[in-house]
Amino acid sequence: SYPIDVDAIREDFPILQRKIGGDVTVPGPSEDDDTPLVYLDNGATSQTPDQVVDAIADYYRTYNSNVHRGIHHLSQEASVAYENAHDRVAEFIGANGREEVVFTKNTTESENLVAYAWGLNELGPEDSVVLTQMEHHASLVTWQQIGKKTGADVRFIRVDEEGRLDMDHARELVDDSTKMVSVVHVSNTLGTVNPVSELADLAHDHGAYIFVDGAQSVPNRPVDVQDIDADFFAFSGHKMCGPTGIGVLYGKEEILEEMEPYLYGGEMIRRVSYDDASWEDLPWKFEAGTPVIAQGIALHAAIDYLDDIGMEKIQRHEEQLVEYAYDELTAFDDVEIYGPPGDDRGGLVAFNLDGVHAHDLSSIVNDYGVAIRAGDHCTQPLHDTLGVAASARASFYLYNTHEEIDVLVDAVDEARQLFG
Ligand SMILES: Cc1ncc(COP(=O)(O)O)c(CN[C@@H](CS)C(=O)O)c1O
Repeated sequence: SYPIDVDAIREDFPILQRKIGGDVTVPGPSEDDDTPLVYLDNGATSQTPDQVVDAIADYYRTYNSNVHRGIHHLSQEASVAYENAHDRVAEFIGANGREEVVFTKNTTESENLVAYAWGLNELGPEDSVVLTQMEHHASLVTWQQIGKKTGADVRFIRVDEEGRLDMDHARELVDDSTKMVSVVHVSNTLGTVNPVSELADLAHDHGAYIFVDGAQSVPNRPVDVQDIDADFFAFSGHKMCGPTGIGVLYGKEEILEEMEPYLYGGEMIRRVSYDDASWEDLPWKFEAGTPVIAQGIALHAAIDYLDDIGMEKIQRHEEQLVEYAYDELTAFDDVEIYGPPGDDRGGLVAFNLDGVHAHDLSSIVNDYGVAIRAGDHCTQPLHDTLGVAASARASFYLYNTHEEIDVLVDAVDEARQLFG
């Protein structure tokens, strides 16, 4: 039995009733779709419940307006809703308030905002930035390129054979030259849940900031940024039942206060002359131009939806599924799963089937209606470290079931027979 009512939840996601297999050049259901969809690619993006779709439609239908500019009625309604969305996000992640919550386009932009608005101004050749070998390109490439521009040394904490961080190596790499530690909370490839509080303490012991990439944690488990003591924390709305086009950068108020803006323009200014300009209060200083209004309102609805079910229960549900998937897939000795054991990881498994390239495997399971990801999952250096060109990945969420994992396992077996 599940800790959540999966059947009732699935009713909120009409897309989960879809059949696939027809003409992909025509979006949406077509009469020659004949295979029930099994959606197991939630690490890439989650599906969107009616409650969130309705919130977007309601906004555009009844109070669409630009924010913080007009004083007319609609603009005030939209502005209040947009500002309340910041308050709701702050409450959800344990931030002090809207001043610590910047809306961006996605996790990637949140990483770039800090790398450019802080990193470019504060880092130099005598400094270091410490990442991990399992970082997503959103942080890895960003800090790598900032290192090239500033001369800062970019270091990578080793991953051990079980896909866990080598904390002895972390303590070796983080030293008094370190100004930033940037670490993924839950790896989108290994499923490893990193000891981010311990890494925050290590960073702070050396006077460094810590940036936690929460793209695969905030959607799937309770997160409290003050418990972690993160200086920066980022995640995306589209992985947590929200729309694409919105990400969140959490930052401690005193740090954001000191930081220069990243993008200039309207909204983010207080006073402009031909010679200079002054900036708006937080978080608006970092939200230049017309912001992600509909997306912010929809993210508010997504958080209400998830909170109503309960993040602890969602985490427990995913833990049940991932342990089952791990056990069922590794029942065969020709399947290798990367990362820690099934009872100690986030809700995803990246794996390979001997003799079958991940792309071929994902294509075959797709014939059975199963949507999984294949490739490097934006962690190419990690795949190089693992010694594999690519992997297949199944990632679970609150609406998935054991029966769907059985369809995946059977489809993998079809591939085994085909290529065996
Ligand atoms: C750990 C981690 N960090 C950052 C990102 C980037 O999120 P964006 O919303 O695309 O900016 C992602 C998104 N990972 C997707 C797309 S590569 C996956 O299939 O795993 C992530 O998993």
